[in-house]
Parts: sequence; structure tokens; C-alpha cells
Amino acid sequence: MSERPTKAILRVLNGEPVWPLPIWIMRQAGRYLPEYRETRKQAGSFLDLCYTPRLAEEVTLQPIRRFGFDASILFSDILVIPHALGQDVRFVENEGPKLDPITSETDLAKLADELPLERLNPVFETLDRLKQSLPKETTLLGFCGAPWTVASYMIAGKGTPDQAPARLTAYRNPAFMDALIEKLVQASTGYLIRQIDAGAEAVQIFESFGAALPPALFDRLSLNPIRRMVEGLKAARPQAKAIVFVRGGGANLHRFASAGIGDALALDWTLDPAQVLPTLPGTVATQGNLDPLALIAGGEPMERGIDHILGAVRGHPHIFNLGHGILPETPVAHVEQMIARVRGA
Ligand SMILES: Cc1c2[nH]c(c1CCC(=O)O)Cc1[nH]c(c(CCC(=O)O)c1C)Cc1[nH]c(c(CCC(=O)O)c1C)Cc1[nH]c(c(C)c1CCC(=O)O)C2
Repeated sequence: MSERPTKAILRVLNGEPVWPLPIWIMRQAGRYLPEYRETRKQAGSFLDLCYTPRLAEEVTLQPIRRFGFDASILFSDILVIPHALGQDVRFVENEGPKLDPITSETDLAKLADELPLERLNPVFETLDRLKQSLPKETTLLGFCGAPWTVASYMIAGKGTPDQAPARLTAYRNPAFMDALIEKLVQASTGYLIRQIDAGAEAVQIFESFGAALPPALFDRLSLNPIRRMVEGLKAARPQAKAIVFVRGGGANLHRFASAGIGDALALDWTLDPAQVLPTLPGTVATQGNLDPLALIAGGEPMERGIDHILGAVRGHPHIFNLGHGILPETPVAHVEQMIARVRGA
């Protein structure tokens, strides 16, 4: 007999409505927290912080100590996958990630054939530590980027408006693009399985750049690769739960849901849950979706945003979250007020 989960987030991921809504926020460990900025100084580079288990554990726990969120997300980055595959990845202060671009099959052949999982041992050690140090009611989440989002950084070597270099590559050199996506599907699936083995109870797949893809490329580069990752994960570890976040996935969300891709779909802030929920099959949970800028603004706009979500999702399995990551300039007091409003509902 399988045990019924007791953690609120896992209950929602099993399709059970829970009230008050469980809550966590994307990028909950980060620069809006003074204690994060303090720990960040102790690590050399941002990647050093990701690869030092004691420090990565510390910053993962900081938002849990302060706010008692229902889920704790591993502190790492989506770009550890290209890094472990052998691509040069650097995080430049105030400029974001910089990579040596990979633009041809010759470049691709220089990367590892299979993900050398041992290069990511510090990540798995961080999960192992968290499994022991987290409060018993807190769900431990692992994550990775979706292949298209990660590929867009690998090809351009940096963040780009509308991911133009990667999109152009998809048209001009489809064989290279498909090979890169295939490599990322394999690597990311193996990485997620290993995260589950190290203690993650659920994972979130971040397709941050879903909005850039035209219909002709969407299934090939986003929906099908994510589907194969979720299926591969579940075939290997049937207990693992998956949350799929496709930013800009609006028109395609019902297709993820009817194909059974993910136990929960995370909604970005542009979507109205009151309109989206009736279009989804009843079995899929949802997550989201307060505008991160409403959280910065605070006061009445924030309260109205929260109340609208609460009203729309009542009776449905839903995890409260933002519609994208929290921004560094967000006042901590607003985060406290948001949590109090969600928990007091
Ligand atoms: C696109 C993407 C990246 N990384 C990530 C995504 C997908 C999610 C999203 O769309 O927000 C995912 C990510 N990055 C980070 C986490 C940690 C877990 C969490 O608290 O949510 C997660 C889940 C830490 C981080 N990753 C990064 C920081 C800030 C770096 C610092 O502290 O100096 C953090 C806390 C760096 C990063 N990493 C990335 C960028 C573009 C940047 C620079 C932008 C910025 O500075 O905010 C790539």
C-alpha cells in the first residue's frame, strides 16, 4: 500500500486541494535577502557558491528559516548542466551569465557525450545535507532548465532578447539544434533522476523562454523535449513529482495538461487562473502566479493580486507562488505580508 503524503506541497502534487494554500517562491534564495548577500561574499564566484555544499545548504535554508515556506528549492543554477558538459560558464557581476558559444556540430562534439554526473557531486551533497536539516513538513525541490532555455544560453553565450540567435539556429541548422536538444534531454533527465536519489521529492523544470517560440518550433523544441524528460524521470523513479514552468506557455498549457506532462503546471503572471483553470483537465495541479512587480509595489495592488488568485483557485489543487522569480529589489516586509495574507485566508 502506498502511503498518503503528509507534506502540503506533495498532497497538492497528488491532486488534493489544500487550504490555506501551501506557498514557496521562485528564486526564494537570493539577493533580496540581506543574509544571502552576506553569505555570497564568503564564496568566490557564484558557481563556487553553487558548488560548496555547506554554503549552498546555508542559502537554501535562509528563506525557510525566515518565512517557513512549504518548499525548499535547491540552491544551484540551470547553467551547471552546460558547465558539467564541458562548456565554459562564468557569472559576471551585474551582467549575468557568459558562456563560450556553441554554434556548430563541431563545437558540440567537444562536449562530453554523456553528462559526467560526478562533476555535479557537490549539488547532490547539498541535497543530502538538506534532507537532514530541513523541517519535516518542508518539501525538498530539485530543478533544472528545460532544453530550449538552456540551449538558448549555450548558443548565444549570454541572455538575449527573444533568444534570436538560438531561434535563427533552429531554422538554419535544424540537425545541430536537434542534436543539442537531444543531448540536453538525456543529460537533464539523468541529472533529475540523480537529484531524486539524493533526496529531492519533486523537481521543477524551468522553461523560462517559452514565449519566444513560434508554433512551428514549439513542439519540437519545448513540448516534446519536456515530455521526454518527465516520462524518463517517471519511468526511472515513479514516485518523483514534476512541476513544469513554461513562461509564455499560455496557449499551449492545456496541451501539456492533456498529454499528462507534469503533476503541476506553473502559471506565469500574465495568465488569469480564473480563465485557465477551467481549460485544464481536473487532475493537474497548478502553481503561481502573482506578478513579481506587484510584490515589489506592495500595498493594495499586491493584496488585490493575491486575493484574485485565492478566489480563482479555491477548491483546486494549487501551490501559491509568483509568476516568475522574485527580484532583488523586493522589500522583505512585502514577502512577509504576502505570506500572512495567503496563510490567513
Ligand atoms: C534563466 C535562469 C537562470 N537560472 C535559473 C533560470 C530559470 C529561472 C528563471 O527564469 O528565473 C534558475 C535558478 N537560478 C537560481 C536558482 C536557485 C533556487 C531558487 O532560490 O529559486 C534557480 C532555480 C539562483 C541564481 N542564479 C543567479 C543568481 C544571482 C547571482 C548572484 O547572486 O550574484 C541566483 C540567486 C544568476 C543567474 N542565473 C541565470 C541568470 C540569467 C542569472 C543572472 C541574472 C540575475 O543576476 O538574477 C540563468
